[in-house]
Amino acid sequence: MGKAKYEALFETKKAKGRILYRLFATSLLCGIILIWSYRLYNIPKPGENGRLGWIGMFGAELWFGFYWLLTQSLRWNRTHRHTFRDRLLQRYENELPRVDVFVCTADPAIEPPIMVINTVLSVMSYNYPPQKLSVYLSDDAGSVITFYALLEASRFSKHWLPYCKKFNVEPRSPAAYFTSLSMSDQSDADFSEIKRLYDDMANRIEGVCRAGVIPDKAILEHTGFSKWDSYSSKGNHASILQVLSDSRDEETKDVDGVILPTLVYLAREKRPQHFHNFKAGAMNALIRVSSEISNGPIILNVDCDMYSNNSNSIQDTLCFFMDEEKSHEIAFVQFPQSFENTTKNELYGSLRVIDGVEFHGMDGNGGPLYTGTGCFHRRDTLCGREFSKDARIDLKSARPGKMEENVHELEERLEILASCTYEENTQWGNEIGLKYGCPVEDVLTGLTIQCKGWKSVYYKPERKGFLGVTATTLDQTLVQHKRWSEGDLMILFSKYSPVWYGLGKLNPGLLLGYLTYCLWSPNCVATLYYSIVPSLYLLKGISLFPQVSSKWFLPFAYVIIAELICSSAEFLWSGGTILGWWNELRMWLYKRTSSYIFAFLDVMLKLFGSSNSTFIVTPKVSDEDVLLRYKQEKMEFGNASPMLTILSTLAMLNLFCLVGLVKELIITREVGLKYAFDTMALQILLCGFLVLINLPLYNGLFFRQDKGKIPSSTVMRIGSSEVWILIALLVVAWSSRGALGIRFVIDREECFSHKVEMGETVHFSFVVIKSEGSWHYSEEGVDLVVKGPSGEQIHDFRDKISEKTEFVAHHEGVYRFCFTNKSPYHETIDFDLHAAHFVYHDEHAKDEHFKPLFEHIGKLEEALYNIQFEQHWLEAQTDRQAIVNEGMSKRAVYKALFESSALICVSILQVFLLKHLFERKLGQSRV
Ligand SMILES: O=c1ccn([C@@H]2O[C@H](COP(=O)(O)OP(=O)(O)O[C@H]3O[C@H](CO)[C@@H](O)[C@H](O)[C@H]3O)[C@@H](O)[C@H]2O)c(=O)[nH]1
Ligand SMILES: [Mn+2]
Repeated sequence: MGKAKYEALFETKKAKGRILYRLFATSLLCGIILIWSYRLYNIPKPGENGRLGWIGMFGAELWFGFYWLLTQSLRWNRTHRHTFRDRLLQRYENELPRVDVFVCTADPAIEPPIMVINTVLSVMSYNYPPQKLSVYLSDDAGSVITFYALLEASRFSKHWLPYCKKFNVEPRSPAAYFTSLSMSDQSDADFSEIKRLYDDMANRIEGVCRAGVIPDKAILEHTGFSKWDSYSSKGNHASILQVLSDSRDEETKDVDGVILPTLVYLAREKRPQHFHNFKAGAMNALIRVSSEISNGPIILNVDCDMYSNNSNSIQDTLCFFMDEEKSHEIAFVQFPQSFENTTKNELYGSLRVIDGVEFHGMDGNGGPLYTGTGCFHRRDTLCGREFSKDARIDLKSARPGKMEENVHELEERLEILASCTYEENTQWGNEIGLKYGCPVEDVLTGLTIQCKGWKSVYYKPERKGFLGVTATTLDQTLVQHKRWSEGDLMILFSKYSPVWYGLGKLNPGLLLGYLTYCLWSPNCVATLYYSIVPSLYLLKGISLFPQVSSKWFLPFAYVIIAELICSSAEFLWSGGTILGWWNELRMWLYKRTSSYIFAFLDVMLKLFGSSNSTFIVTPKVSDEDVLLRYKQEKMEFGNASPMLTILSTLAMLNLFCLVGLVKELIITREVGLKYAFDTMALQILLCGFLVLINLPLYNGLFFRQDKGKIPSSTVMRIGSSEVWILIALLVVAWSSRGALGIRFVIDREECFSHKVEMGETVHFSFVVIKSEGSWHYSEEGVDLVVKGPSGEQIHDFRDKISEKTEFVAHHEGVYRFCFTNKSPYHETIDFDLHAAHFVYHDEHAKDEHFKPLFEHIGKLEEALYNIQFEQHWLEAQTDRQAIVNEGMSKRAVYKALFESSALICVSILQVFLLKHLFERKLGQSRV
């Protein structure tokens, strides 16, 4: 064998179509550069409309372009791996290394023990010599019920493992196996027997979970339960170590007389005064304890919900670790994170593109991240070993021999390794083991391993290696992504930042790849900007994109269409559906405008020394009705949360803007339809896209009645106070184009007509801004006569420089406003008129609860219009003052300034008063 032609244990192939992709990416880059140039060369001059907005757009597009460039590092160099198991077995069948499997669990309430032991059983039954396999369960809750379940599992394994071997079962998680079968598969006697054993066990475990106590009979059968005598709570208990079966023992055999793998339960010590470092702390305790029991040179780490779906994964992995020529540089082999409970169109997004595209790209540059589960490590590299050319894996590392001590003595001795104080004054969590201080301990640990010169491997076999449980509500997904994006950004600012620590140590492409993930959360700024500002400018009628007829339109159109096609192709290519891609887009937006904002802010706060990150464990169970809605792909908004408030507010803002635009286009016909599309097509599309993608959210806000809708407290929060005032104020203030009033020059006489409905309140005002020839200044005013539809006189003002008043129209019809100028000069007059009757119809809301809300919003809108009217009048006055004061004393200028600030104060005060008024009223009307 040795002298014969060397046959590699694995091969690495470059992905197909790379040249084509690179050409495409280059063309996209040209488009992006053109967009940047367009922005740069067309910045509005100071004083021109939309200058600030434009500069912001430029900033956002610079960011998006830069970020897009980073993501190219994940696509440029994709590779795929393939293993040759038969060669491995041929050469090494009798020299296979020991493998230790670490399973982590943290909370029996949201990670049910029955799920945990299914994972444990699946990894115990790998297609691998059992005397070389050890399984360790770390229980961060120290739950006696989880221990009980594990005990049951160790008994069941005596039947399950031979059954798996005999029938070559796949997958080897019993629960998953049973549900994967159809009725016709379930006939033979062996099957009925194993199924009965499993069901009995499951019933016992579920019974104990429900009751919350262990039956006396079980306690009598196993001395291990006595270790819970001193247990006081999840966060306060001594180390509990139990070796349930030890493959060194001749007695631990299955029903066919074959040795069973080693099975160990560990609950490390927890004390309130000692920080436990979440999963990283648990893993490090396992590394130490296992080193004294089995000391396998290979460690597989899985989360408790990730069962093994492929019994050959260990053999596959060993192909990477045992190849004679290429293995010496490989530190870990990462499998993709796939999920068992996904629905067809993945409402809450997926890791599809990361798994199907990006990690292959990382692999081409030196290897993927360590993502915490489904990952095989070399024990020595996980413990901090530096890279050296001859660092081949030591397959013959000695297994700690069976000492003279009995199992109780062994447990007692090793429990010290899992105590709170063991790590004090050591390099654990720093130079040794998984790194502490980061919510994504996995990514950080993988990064530092790669910085030491090691490579990693991404292996995505045909049959998935592991299947886990993904979040089933919007809230859970957002919380999880907050943790991930926060952790990734923390890495960027940490001592181990890919930028300053990784520079020179990592392959540049890999460094950029890490940056892509580290910079997830800062994306929130540009995305927020893009989902607010263009919509607001749309209402204001200011275009922020090139006209359709302009040549600059082309790069925009190209980049948008090409990106959409590319992202959908990648998604479909990775096995998704078109609707799934649309859902992914929505989640892309939601993550960036909620999880990432909070993550970003938290990291910023942390940089300045406050705030602490926690690890919120993702629940793996849900109520029946939640599960049903999940399967129907109905968005589950769940509990009220600040993230949900932000998402709803943004959705409402865009709806407001779109409705405002439609109103203007169709009802008031102020701007022509064609003109609007010519000048603002992209802005309209963007706003329309945002509304379209938010449809499930509007549905949850207004129409849905089930428990998964947006909770009424969030609706109220959005409806009642700050947020609405903010939206309304923004929208009204923005949509005003100062065009409410008219400025005209009057020679002798000038009349205006306005059609008014009965009962409407007509506000009007005028200011004589200036007389012809600025050197001339007269105190002479103008006359204004207001007449009703039948000629009756309503107001008669004589010699006024300015006036502001209102009346209620008692008749429907045309009202006339006639100005007369008696002075010999032309005068410029600012005239403002505004008639309104605010009624809020039921059509706005089907729900009775919303009626009062909309009435208040109506009143608020009216009030805001009045403020605006007032503002206009004051502005006109200020203009007049400014002109009057030209060349006169500066005092008057100050007065104008003073007036302006007074105006602002008055506006704020009004808003404040209104808000309080409504809050009280809403308080009364709330049901
Ligand atoms: O104090 C803790 C907290 C969590 N866990 C375990 O860590 C795993 C991951 O927790 P989960 O809530 O499922 O987080 P996910 O976001 O799904 O996990 C991904 O992201 C984590 C980092 O944020 C990694 O640790 C995980 O391995 C990776 O699968 C679970 O098995 C938990 O039981 C502990 O053991 N102790
Ligand atoms: Mn998980």
